[in-house]
Amino acid sequence: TVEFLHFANSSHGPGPDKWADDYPVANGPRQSPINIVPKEALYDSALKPLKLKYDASNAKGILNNGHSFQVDFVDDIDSSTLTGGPISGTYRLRQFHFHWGASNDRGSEHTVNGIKFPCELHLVHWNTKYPSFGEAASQPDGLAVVGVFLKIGAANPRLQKVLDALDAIRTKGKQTTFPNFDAKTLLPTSLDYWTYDGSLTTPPLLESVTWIVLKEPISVSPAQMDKFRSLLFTGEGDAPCCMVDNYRPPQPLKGRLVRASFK
Ligand SMILES: COc1ccc(C)cc1NC(=O)Nc1ccc2c(c1)[B-](O)(O)OC2
Ligand SMILES: [Zn+2]
Repeated sequence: TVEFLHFANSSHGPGPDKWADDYPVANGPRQSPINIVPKEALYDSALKPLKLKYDASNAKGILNNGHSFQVDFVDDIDSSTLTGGPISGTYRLRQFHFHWGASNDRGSEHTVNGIKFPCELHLVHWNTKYPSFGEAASQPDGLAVVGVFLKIGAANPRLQKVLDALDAIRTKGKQTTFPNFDAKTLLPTSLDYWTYDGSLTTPPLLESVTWIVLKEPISVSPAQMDKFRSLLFTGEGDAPCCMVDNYRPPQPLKGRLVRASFK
C-alpha cells in the first residue's frame, strides 16, 4: 500500500514487504501485529489482572534509534516489573516506545475490527528467568509487551512530558537523559486486555512476545501527534526524512487464539 512505498524505498532500509528476504521468520506462525476481532476473542476467567509496579527512578534516557524513539529503564534489579495477567513469573520493564502514522488515520500496529489508531505505545518487559534481555528476546516466553492505543482527543499532559524531550533527539542516534518518569502515568484507567502469542514487529521479528493489548485507549491531541512527526529517521547531516508510518501492518493469525481478560 502506498504508505509503505516510502518506508520501502527510504534511506532507513527495506520496508516490511522485504523483511522476509533477510528474516525468514517474517512468514512464521506467530508474527505480530494482528487485527483483533473482539467478537472472536475468547473470554478466559483464568486470566489474572495485570500487576504493573514501576519505579520512576528507574527511568534512564530517551533515544532516537532510527525507527522510533524509546525511553530506557534500569533493568538490573526487580524494581519496575510486570506480573500477573497471562504470564507466570516476573518480567522487568526495559523500555517503552511508540509507532505512529503520517496522518491521524493510521499509525497503530494492532488494529481492532480493522480500525487503525493514530499511535500505539509498547511497554517492553523481559522474563527474569533468563539472564538478560538479549537472551530472553530469543525465547518463546522471553518478552511481554503491553500495547496501548492512542486515540485523538484532549491533549495528554502525562504524554507531554515525553514529547517535550523530543527536540533534543531529533535525528537518528541522538539520546539524552530522561530521569524520574513513571511509565504508569501513560496507562488508561482500565487494564482490561486481549492477549496472544506473537513477535517483535521490527527485525529481527523474534517470536518471543506475549502480547497484552489494552482495550481502553489513552488520549493524544492532534498537536501532540505532530510532535511525534517532528522526529527524523535520518541522522544529522543526512537529507531529512520525517519519522512517520513506522508501523508494520497486521500479519496472518495462522490459527492463533486471542483471549480476553474481560467479558
Ligand atoms: C536490532 O534490534 C534488536 C537486536 C537484538 C535484539 C536482542 C533485539 C532487537 N530488537 C528488539 O528488541 N526490538 C523490539 C523489542 C520489543 C518490541 C519491539 C521491537 B516492537 O515489536 O516494536 O514492540 C515491542
Ligand atoms: Zn513496538
